[in-house]
Order: sequence, then structure tokens, then C-alpha cells
Amino acid sequence: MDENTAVIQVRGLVNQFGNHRVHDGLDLDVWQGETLGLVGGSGTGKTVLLRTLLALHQPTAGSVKLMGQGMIGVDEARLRARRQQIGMLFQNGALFGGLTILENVALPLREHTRLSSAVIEELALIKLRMAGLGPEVAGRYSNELSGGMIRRASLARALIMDPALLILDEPTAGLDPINAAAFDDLILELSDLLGLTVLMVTHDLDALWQVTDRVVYLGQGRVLETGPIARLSQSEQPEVARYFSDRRRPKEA
Ligand SMILES: Nc1ncnc2c1ncn2[C@@H]1O[C@H](COP(=O)(O)OP(=O)(O)OP(=O)(O)O)[C@@H](O)[C@H]1O
Repeated sequence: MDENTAVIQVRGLVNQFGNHRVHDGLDLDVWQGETLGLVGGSGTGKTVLLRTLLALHQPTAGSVKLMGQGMIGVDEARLRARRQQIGMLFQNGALFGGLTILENVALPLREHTRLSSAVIEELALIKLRMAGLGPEVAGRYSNELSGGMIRRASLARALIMDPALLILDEPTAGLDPINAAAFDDLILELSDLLGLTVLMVTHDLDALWQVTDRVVYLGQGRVLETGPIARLSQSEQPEVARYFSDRRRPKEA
């Protein structure tokens, strides 16, 4: 895929719950290698969009392609194979409390490959290290780790299958500003190093300035405006302008 290849392509997406139309003909392209921030007011359908992309939610209408492959009307076995190519980090990390950190990170490899335990362990330790966690963390459980460490372990697990696409749902929510900034740095560093395409839902203005190449504003059921954060934050569209003026001002970008 080259730079003009859409890693994510959404066309005419409609999601309706009863009388409530959340998405109303939404089109979206996420380009190879870019880091895209997805923003919008509460209830504008950011999470529903992520769930639709991953075929965890069946839309009312429209088409979704990830890396050129359709995600709608596809059988569960194919979907599972396609989801393996995507790294996902959901809100609050979602690690299994009964497994050690190493077991959590290694789980997708255990489920989807026939690699030996020794190789799986080695790969999981490498991914932990990439996420900034040393081997001393491997045998611990999530309730023994700080919020920032849990987020890093979740990122290690999201990267374990060497995905080309990383989808993050509010990755720094609940972290203090120092840990949030350190996590933003990590995402930036790894996306550059690994050539990842990143789609990130966030309300964190600092993250938008620090990490994203482009931001998409979701409103009125579709993409209301898109562009670099420097432009979007100066938008003349009242709804977009209000969203940004309601949030704290960023430090110097
Ligand atoms: N399964 C469902 N059944 C009915 N309504 C739903 C369902 N899932 C989502 N919705 C509705 O869809 C709308 C969009 O929800 P969504 O969680 O995607 O918003 P969001 O943009 O992620 O919001 P926030 O920024 O507050 O997390 C909301 O009004 C929500 O109540």
C-alpha cells in the first residue's frame, strides 16, 4: 500500500437506534501511515464508529473496508482473521485480571499461532519493552500496576500481532498529565518506528497537538470538518469552534 491508500474506508455509513440516527451517511478515509484524531461532542457516535469498523456492531447501512477488505456481511471466522491484523486499545485497558501481564500480552499469540511457549514469551517481553515496561512487570497482575503501566501493557498487547493499524479509544483518559504526555510520546515514537496507521479517539487537546497529523470532527451524523489540529482549532464552523473553545487551551505545539 502507498501513501494514498486508504487503510480505513467508510462510505455512506448509517447507524440508527430506534428513532435516533447517530450516523447519517458518514464518509471517512484514513490514509496509510497517518495518525488521525477522532473528536466530537459526547454522544456523536465515536465509539459506535469504532465498533462498526471492527464489525462488533452491524450498521443500518453503508460500507466499511479495512486494508481493502470488507467488514460488513462477512462470516465470523474471516472477521476474526481480519481483526488480528488490527491493534486495539479500548478504554481502561481491558486486561484480564486473572492473568499475569506477560500472559495478557502473549494471549493473542497463544490463541492465533502455533509458536512455542519460549518464543511467545520472548516476543511478549520484547513488546513489553517497546511499551516501556521491563521484565520485572511480566509476572505481576494488573491490580498491582499503576494506571500508566496498565495502559502500556495494553499497548504491548495491542502490538503483539505486529498490526499495521492501531485503533485507540481514549488512550490517556484518566491518566494524570505527566503520564498522559509520556503515553502520547510513546504512541508517536512507536507509530514512527513501526510505520503504523493510527486512529485515535480522544478528548485530550494536548494529545491532538502532540500526536496527530490530522483530526476529524464528527458532528450531525457525519464528518463535519477535517484538517490538522492547528486549522481545526481555529474553525469558523460554530459547532467545531465551540468544541475547541470549551476545552483547555493547549501548551505551545
Ligand atoms: N446499543 C445501543 N443501543 C442504543 N443506543 C446506542 C447503542 N450504542 C450507542 N447508542 C447511542 O449512540 C449514541 C452515540 O454513542 P457513542 O458511545 O458512540 O458516543 P461517543 O461519541 O463515543 O460519546 P462519548 O464521547 O461520550 O464517549 C449515543 O446517543 C448512545 O446512547
